[in-house]
Amino acid sequence: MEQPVQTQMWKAQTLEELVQILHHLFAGDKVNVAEVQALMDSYDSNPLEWMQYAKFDQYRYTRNLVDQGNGKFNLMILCWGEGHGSSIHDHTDSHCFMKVLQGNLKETLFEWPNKKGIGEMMKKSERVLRENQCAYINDSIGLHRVENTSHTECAVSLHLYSPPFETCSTFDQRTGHKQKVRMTFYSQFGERTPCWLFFSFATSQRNMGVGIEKRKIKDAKEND
Ligand SMILES: N[C@@H](CS(=O)O)C(=O)O
Ligand SMILES: [Fe+2]
Repeated sequence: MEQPVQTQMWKAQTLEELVQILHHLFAGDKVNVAEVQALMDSYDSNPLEWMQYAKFDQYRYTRNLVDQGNGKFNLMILCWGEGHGSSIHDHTDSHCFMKVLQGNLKETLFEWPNKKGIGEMMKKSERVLRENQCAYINDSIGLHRVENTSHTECAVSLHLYSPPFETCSTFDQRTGHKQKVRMTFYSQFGERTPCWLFFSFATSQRNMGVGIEKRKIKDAKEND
């Protein structure tokens, strides 16, 4: 008979402690989604602990690697300037936890497009995630787009993906057309990704996080 899943309540006092407990929770083969979400929720954002990773770009949101989780997960800090947003995208069959560290982020959920990928994509719901809130999504829940709709405040979020992935699909809101994109890091462990590596990624394929994909919301609405 299957054992009921034990969910322990953790409290992470610092970002370092959060990383340590995450290593413990991801040591085995199974992921207890509720437990990880509660742990990420429990961390009270302290900018002094994460600002070394928070590197912004003028034009698009950035992805900054914090920890590689022994190959089990990637933990990263995303920096969203005013009006920055992501395209509608999937999460490559991984778990995705997303905690707001600063500011507010609007998350819009979409249905998967129909098989032929034609026609306007169906919006399922939208919500605003506020500081310290932690959300969860995976491909069976649907697709999403994340936006910092503020014109005056930037936003910062902490994302955990398990297993880690390097490519995902983005979707055109108007047609449902799907495109595979590579995801890269603007910085790793607090250091800017070397320019030559960064540009070779950015020019080789369409790119999420440090590339072409991020547009101001105004452009996204016009072009999607
Ligand atoms: N999943 C996106 C960020 S978000 O828009 O959820 C990424 O990893 O770049
Ligand atoms: Fe996402």
